Amino acid sequence: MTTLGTPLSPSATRVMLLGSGELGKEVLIALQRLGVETIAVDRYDNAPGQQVAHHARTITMSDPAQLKALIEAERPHLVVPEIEAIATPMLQELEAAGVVTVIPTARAARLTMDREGIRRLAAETLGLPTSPYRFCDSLAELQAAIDAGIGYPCIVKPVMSSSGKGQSKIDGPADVQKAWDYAMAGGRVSHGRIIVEGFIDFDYEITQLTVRAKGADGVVHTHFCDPIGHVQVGGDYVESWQPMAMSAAAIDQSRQIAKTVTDDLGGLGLFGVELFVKGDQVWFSEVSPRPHDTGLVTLCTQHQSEFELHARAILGLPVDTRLRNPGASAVIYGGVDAQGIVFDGVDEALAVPGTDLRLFGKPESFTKRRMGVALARAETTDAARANAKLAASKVQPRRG
Ligand SMILES: Nc1ncnc2c1ncn2[C@@H]1O[C@H](COP(=O)(O)OP(=O)(O)OP(=O)(O)O)[C@@H](O)[C@H]1O
Ligand SMILES: NCC(=O)N[C@@H]1O[C@H](COP(=O)([O-])[O-])[C@@H](O)[C@H]1O
Ligand SMILES: [Mg+2]
Repeated sequence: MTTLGTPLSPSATRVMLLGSGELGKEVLIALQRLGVETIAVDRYDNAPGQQVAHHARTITMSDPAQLKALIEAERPHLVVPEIEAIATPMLQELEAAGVVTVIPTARAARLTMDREGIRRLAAETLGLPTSPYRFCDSLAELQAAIDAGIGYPCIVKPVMSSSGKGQSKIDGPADVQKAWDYAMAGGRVSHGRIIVEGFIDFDYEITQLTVRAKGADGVVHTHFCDPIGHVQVGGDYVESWQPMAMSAAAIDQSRQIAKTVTDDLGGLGLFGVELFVKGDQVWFSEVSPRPHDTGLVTLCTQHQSEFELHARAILGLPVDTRLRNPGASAVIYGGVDAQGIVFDGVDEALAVPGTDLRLFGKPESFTKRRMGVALARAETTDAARANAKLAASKVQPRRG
């Protein structure tokens, strides 16, 4: 039986989010609705989730000493990683010492913190189909890996990065140096290691949201959401829709891969399993042991969004992953480098039928920083995609 307390009282159920961006903000709202006491942690003040949580803390989450001190001071019941760049070995230590429960597990947070842990687990231990890959620590190693079989075209990514930061495609020998330099500049934590992957010429790519949640029987069951199709530009998602039309064989294969990897990672919560599809063939790309950016679309398509599903699952509550209606999301970038920006055209955006908006409230805008998202529900995903893009285009960020 799950018992929830009263926030800001000795009975409170206390949950700490490590990372409080746009995804964490929605998880925090879902937790608040269940009367959970929330602590939002990020690397800078006034992060989106810090604006809705009971408590806000700003630390360097990749610093083990700072992380340990904060967790020991706050003593949350659950610690919920929301980004990759966290001192996860410290989370493992604290979990092993019985100080906290990490969602889904400290091991899962550590394995998915960098591309090497999760790729080696998926491809080498679990035998899942992936792109060919090599890890390299220098430009010379990168060139050697390409020459020894990865070939052209290929993709280079820092082992520690997300949302496409530091990622680029190499089409021929002339691009190798540029890709190496770009990766060195783009990693989240300074680190000289990269992965080079053979380019998969997929028909489309999906996110298979997968939830590990307790049923009424107290046993953990795996639930699947309808597949989410998406478009990425420069390794960052710009558009997503649900459901993605797929062959029965491709759906089956996707769910088998998702089940295999999430069974191994274990724990409770929602996972975003990223897959490439060509015909009936499916490749595993990576997995987030937490809500996924492309899953923002579920705010307008499912009875319970991916954020509500995560909140429920981690608290040991039952979930319902059913789709309610087709829908789409389209990203709104900052377009300018400035603090305290304003958004024109919100009224025009919301006049597009069936639309909704999330403006994340990030205190500082960068040209390519995701500042908001437009959501649209419609009869078909094609109609929803058109309306989401239209609504997003009406929102015009500018200097305040
Ligand atoms: N081997 C590959 N072949 C073809 N396309 C690829 C390959 N690897 C990555 N991509 C493209 O780049 C996108 C981003 O890659 P990936 O998910 O590894 O980066 P990321 O920085 O972890 O992104 P995020 O944090 O947003 O999930 C993929 O969704 C896909 O569109
Ligand atoms: N693909 C991962 C992803 O979308 N993560 C989301 O972006 C935030 C960081 O945004 P920022 O870089 O603008 O601070 C993270 O906190 C998370 O919500
Ligand atoms: Mg990805």
